[in-house]
Amino acid sequence: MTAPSQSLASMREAAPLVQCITNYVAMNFAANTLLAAGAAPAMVHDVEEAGEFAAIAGALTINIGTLSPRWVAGMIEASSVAAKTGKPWVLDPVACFATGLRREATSRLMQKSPTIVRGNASEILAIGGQDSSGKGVDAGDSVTAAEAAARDVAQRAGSVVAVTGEVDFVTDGSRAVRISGGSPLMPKVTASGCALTCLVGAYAAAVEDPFDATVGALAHFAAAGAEAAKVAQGPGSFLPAFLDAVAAVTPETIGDDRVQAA
Ligand SMILES: Nc1ncnc2c1ncn2[C@@H]1O[C@H](COP(=O)(O)OP(=O)(O)O)[C@@H](O)[C@H]1O
Ligand SMILES: Cc1ncsc1CCOP(=O)(O)O
Ligand SMILES: [Mg+2]
Repeated sequence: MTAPSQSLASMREAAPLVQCITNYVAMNFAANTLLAAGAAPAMVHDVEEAGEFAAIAGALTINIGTLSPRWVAGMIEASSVAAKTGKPWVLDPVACFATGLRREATSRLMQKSPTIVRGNASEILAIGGQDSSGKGVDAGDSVTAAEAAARDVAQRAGSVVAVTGEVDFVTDGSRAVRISGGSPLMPKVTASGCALTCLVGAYAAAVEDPFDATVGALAHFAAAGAEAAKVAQGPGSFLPAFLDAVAAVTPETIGDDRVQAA
């Protein structure tokens, strides 16, 4: 497998353009995260232009956090173009179990064969058809409880599936790893998962194997979160420290050994 250190070097070298269809809460933080990491974000979601833009972006990310029917149309258009043109695309199924609109959008988007699905444990359990204890956008289940669902979704959809939490889990249905690091302050800052999904897009644009790309992005977040926690006093000071740390991570400090076979 390509080590995170090598994937980080490839991502920085490519400085990929990433089309992010993300939510109102996440837009600013996610764009700043990509800039800090060395990628080029563009938040382009409307149905009138989302498909056209997908044809020029290096990768596409779709997040259903603040949904409306018009946004869903943009998501379907963009993911169709990505699938047709062979561009990697990443789905973040925020609170996909919570309402009919979210369940329907997630089911339609899963039919467009996302290259990668990145969610918290409750979201991945729900996509796997199991009961989950999610509290809106926040996970109520452990990563361990969602590992079997992740393997099942990966096999059925042909996607790489990443379940994040205290220790992350990534599988493509045959390979699987766990990634440690980060900080308990990360879920206390809104949209850290959404920003991570956009970073997964940046790695997927630059690293050929989507499994390795996903592991690289998660290791980058784990390294940055651990560094930021050393200087943060709480969620408020964690946020700017985290952005600085995302920029400061290098192939030497990303920590290839935080990735362990599962
Ligand atoms: N308790 C924790 N300890 C360390 N890192 C965490 C913890 N909870 C979440 N993270 C990290 O925060 C980031 C966002 O993950 P998560 O909170 O699961 O997503 P979401 O915001 O979509 O619910 C990931 O990089 C994950 O590894
Ligand atoms: C609070 C909130 N409400 C709708 S989307 C959103 C952000 C969710 O961010 P994350 O999934 O990274 O916790
Ligand atoms: Mg989320």
